[in-house]
Amino acid sequence: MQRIHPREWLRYGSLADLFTARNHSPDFNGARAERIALRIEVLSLVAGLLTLAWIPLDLLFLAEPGRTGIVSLRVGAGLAFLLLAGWRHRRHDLFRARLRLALFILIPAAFYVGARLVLAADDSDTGIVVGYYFLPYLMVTILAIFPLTLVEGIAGVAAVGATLALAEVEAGAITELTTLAEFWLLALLAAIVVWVQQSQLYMLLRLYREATRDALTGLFNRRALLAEMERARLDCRRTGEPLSVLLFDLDLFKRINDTHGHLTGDAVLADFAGVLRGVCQRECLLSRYGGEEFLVALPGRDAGAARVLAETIRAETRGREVRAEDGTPVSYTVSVGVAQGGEEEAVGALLSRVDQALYQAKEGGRDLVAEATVDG
Ligand SMILES: Nc1nc2c(ncn2[C@@H]2O[C@H](COP(=O)(O)OP(=O)(O)OP(=O)(O)O)[C@@H](O)[C@H]2O)c(=O)[nH]1
Repeated sequence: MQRIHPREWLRYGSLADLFTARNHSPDFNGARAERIALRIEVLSLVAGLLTLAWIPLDLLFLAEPGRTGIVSLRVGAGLAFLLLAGWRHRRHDLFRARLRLALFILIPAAFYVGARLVLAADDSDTGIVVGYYFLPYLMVTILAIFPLTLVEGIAGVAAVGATLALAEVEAGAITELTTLAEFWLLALLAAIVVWVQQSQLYMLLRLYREATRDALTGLFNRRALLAEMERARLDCRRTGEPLSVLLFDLDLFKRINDTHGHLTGDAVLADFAGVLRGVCQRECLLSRYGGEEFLVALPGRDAGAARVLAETIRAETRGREVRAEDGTPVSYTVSVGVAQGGEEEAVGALLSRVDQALYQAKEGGRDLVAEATVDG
C-alpha cells in the first residue's frame, strides 16, 4: 500500500481541514454551507413559533412592569427568527452560512440579555422566570447540530459565553461563586459541543473525499474535476481571466504493466501524481482523469504559461525512477496536450481540443508537449 507522507496527510487528509476551512474546496464549502443554512432554516422556524407561543404563559405568570418588556422582547425575537427562517438563496456560500449562524446566535443572545435586564428590575421571582436562565445552555447545545470547523465552533460557543458574561456583568453578579459554577457548566457543554461538531465535519469530509478523490493518487476523480472546472470556467469568465488545461497520458504504460506487473504500474501512477503535486501550485486543479490519463485545469493561466508548466512537468517526469517489486528501476515519460479555453467555449469542447493536442503529441513520437489550435 502506498505510504502517505505526513505533510501530504495534512494537505490532502483531514487534520488541518478540521481546524479551518482554508483548504476546503469551493464545492465542499457549497455543500457544507447548504447543510448549515437548511438546519438554521428549520431551527429558526421552530424557535420563532415557540418564542411567540410562550407569550400567553408570560401574560399569565409575569407581573408588570416586567410583563410588557418580556412580551415585547418575545415578539421581536420571534419575528426575527421567522425572518431568518424565510431568508433563502439560490446559491449557498460559506459567507452567508456564517452570517446566518451569527444571526441565529445573536437573536436569542439579545433576547436573553434583554430579558435578564427586564427581570432584574422586577422583583417578583416567579417560578417561570427561572426558565430564562437556561437559555445560554440551550443555545450552546443547539450548536452541536452544525458541522463546524474548530475555529467556527469556538467562535460560536465563545459568543454564547460572552452573552452570559454580559448578562452577569449587567446583574452585578460576575464575581459571585454561582456565576463561576455557571461558566464551568457552560464550558463543559461547549467542549462536548465542539467535539460533536468536529465529528460531524470529519464524517462529512471523509464522505466527500471518498466521493471526489481517486483512491490510488488522492487527486480529484473525473466527476469532481468536471464540477470544479465548470465552476472555474464561470469564475474566469466573470473576471476575464484565462482558463487553460493540460491533459497528460503516460507513455507506453501497458508495457510497464506487462513487463513489471500491475502493482509497479500503480506505483508509477502514484509517482506521477506526486510530480503534479510537487510542480503545480495550489490553485491548479489536479485530477486523475481515467486509467493513465491526468487532467490539470489552470484557472488564471493562458496557453503560454500552461505550456511552460507542461514542459516543466514533462522534464521532471523524464528524470523519475520508480522501483519495481524486484527492485528494478523503472523510468517513464509522459505526453501532454495543452489548450486554452475560448471565452464562450464549453468545458466539453475545450476537453475535446486538448484531447486532440494530446493525440498529436503521441503521434509526434511521445514524451512531447503539443498545443491545441484555437479551432481544433
Ligand atoms: N497498473 C494500472 N494500470 C492501469 C490502471 N488503469 C489503466 N491501466 C492500464 O493502462 C494501460 C493503458 O494502455 P494503452 O491505452 O494501450 O496505452 P499505452 O500503453 O500507455 O500507450 P500510449 O498511450 O499509446 O503511449 C492499460 O494496460 C490498462 O490496463 C491502473 O489503475 N493501474
